[in-house]
Amino acid sequence: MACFNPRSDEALLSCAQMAAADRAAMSMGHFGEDLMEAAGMGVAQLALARTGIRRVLVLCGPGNNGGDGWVAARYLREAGCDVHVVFEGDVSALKGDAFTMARRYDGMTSAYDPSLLDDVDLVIDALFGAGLRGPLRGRAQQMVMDANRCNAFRLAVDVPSGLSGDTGQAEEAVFQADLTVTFFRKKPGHVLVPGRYHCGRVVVHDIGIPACVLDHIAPLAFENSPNLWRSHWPRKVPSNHKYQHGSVLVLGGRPPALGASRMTARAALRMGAGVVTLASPSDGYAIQAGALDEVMVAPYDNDSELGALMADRRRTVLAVGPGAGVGEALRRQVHLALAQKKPVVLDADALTSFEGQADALFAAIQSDVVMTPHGGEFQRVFGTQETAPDQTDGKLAITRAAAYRAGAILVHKGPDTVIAAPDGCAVIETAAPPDLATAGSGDVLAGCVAGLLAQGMPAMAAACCAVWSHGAAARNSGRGLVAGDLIAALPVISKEMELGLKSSVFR
Ligand SMILES: NC(=O)C1=CN([C@@H]2O[C@H](COP(=O)(O)OP(=O)(O)OC[C@H]3O[C@@H](n4cnc5c(N)ncnc54)[C@H](O)[C@@H]3O)[C@@H](O)[C@H]2O)[C@@H](O)CC1
Ligand SMILES: [K+]
Repeated sequence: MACFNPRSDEALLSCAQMAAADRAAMSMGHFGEDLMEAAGMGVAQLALARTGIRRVLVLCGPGNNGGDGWVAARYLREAGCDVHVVFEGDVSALKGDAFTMARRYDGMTSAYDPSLLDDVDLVIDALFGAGLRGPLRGRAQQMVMDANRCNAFRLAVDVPSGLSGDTGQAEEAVFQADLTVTFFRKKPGHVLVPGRYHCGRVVVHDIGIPACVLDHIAPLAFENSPNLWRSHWPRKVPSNHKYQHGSVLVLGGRPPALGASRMTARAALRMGAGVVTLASPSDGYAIQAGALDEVMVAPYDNDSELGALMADRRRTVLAVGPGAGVGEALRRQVHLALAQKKPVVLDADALTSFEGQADALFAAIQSDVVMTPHGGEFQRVFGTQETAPDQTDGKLAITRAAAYRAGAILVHKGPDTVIAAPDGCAVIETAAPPDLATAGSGDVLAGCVAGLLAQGMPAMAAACCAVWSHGAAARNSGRGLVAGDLIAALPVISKEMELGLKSSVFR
């Protein structure tokens, strides 16, 4: 599947891509000065949308981020605010549009003094944005740390100073924004952790760059939303029989984790698969069969019998890992599953079992495979090799590198789940609540992916849809949520999404 629509609102642009969008807009006749004017005006408008903003301190840096700050300062002053700009250095040394904008501002300006923060209602951070390299030092660091301690509302222009727009990684001192106003499209740093926690609310302000510039930039990162994969949502044809709605085989777990595979199986059914079978070792059959109604349970005694269950042509998707027990036996069973050349979901123990021997796993992949590791499992599979991705590149880059290396879709779970395909296409989930960090939650997610694959959804779309549905199911509940609640909520989420698709709620 090609990556998602480059023009979509959900596209995330790296700092370099944003600069390319800027250049492309200028080559189409837009003036850089106009873009900066629109950016600074947007910042001022969003600041003025708050009540009680009278005294404003604008911290301006040496580049174009500072340029936006000078524009915002001018508009806020014109709107009647008491504005003071802090600028370290000589204004005449500024370059290009930032110089022009600084000249157009004729209010109070001075170097930094901590007393300037006394009694201000709003602090605007226009120190550094997309052009930041490395940590804040000296005065900039002091300003940010002092601003973080004051009681004023904190607004960051484009990216909070101290934060990488590309990776979401924070330096020691980072402006702690209540509101971040960015332009045209968000950046990965706004949605990845910890960046997201420093941005407060993020508003994307339109500064007049036409969306068509994205056709050439071809963004490969997106914020998860039904808008991305709605066209792949499986429709149920009234005349279909249950096998045409997809059939999943889940490898049954072993004591003491029998329940994990049951949850995977039930989630696959609740996500819409027509038939789900749990392949259970014979010694656990009675327990599994007694605990499941709609899921069929098929016993097996050895790999050959399990292989026959997996090979059954009616079963189109295999899910392996939850509660399955780390070790050589599971490694064999994973190879058995991959040899079927059917779509396979690998989770939990199926991944951990390949710690230190991941290349053997990757070499066996011949079909669509979706791996769903949490951070620890990811580290075990991808972090112990010489080719381990560099953690300082951030979660987006390391997950992409892992997907490329594995030749599989990677669902790297966490508060900022990153879903990446081998071709570099990546999606970041931003709306999953912390209540999802509960026992069995991952088993449910694996089942959701399998259920959607079984209904014919392309693997990347299925992974994104599963992650979104899983998060939406959790948002229906709250503290005390247990994994079974997620399973129960899935049909309602699907219904709401179908209604949303019809009424274009998600457009
Ligand atoms: N489409 C665009 O690209 C637009 C960009 N705009 C603004 O332009 C910004 C990007 O401007 P720039 O590329 O000039 O970058 P910045 O203004 O973010 O920073 C660049 C300046 O900071 C210095 N610097 C970088 N890291 C430093 C550090 N750790 N310590 C001290 N100094 C450091 C650099 O030497 C350079 O002088 C965006 O964040 C946005 O606010 C807007 O004007 C609207 C349009
Ligand atoms: K900033």
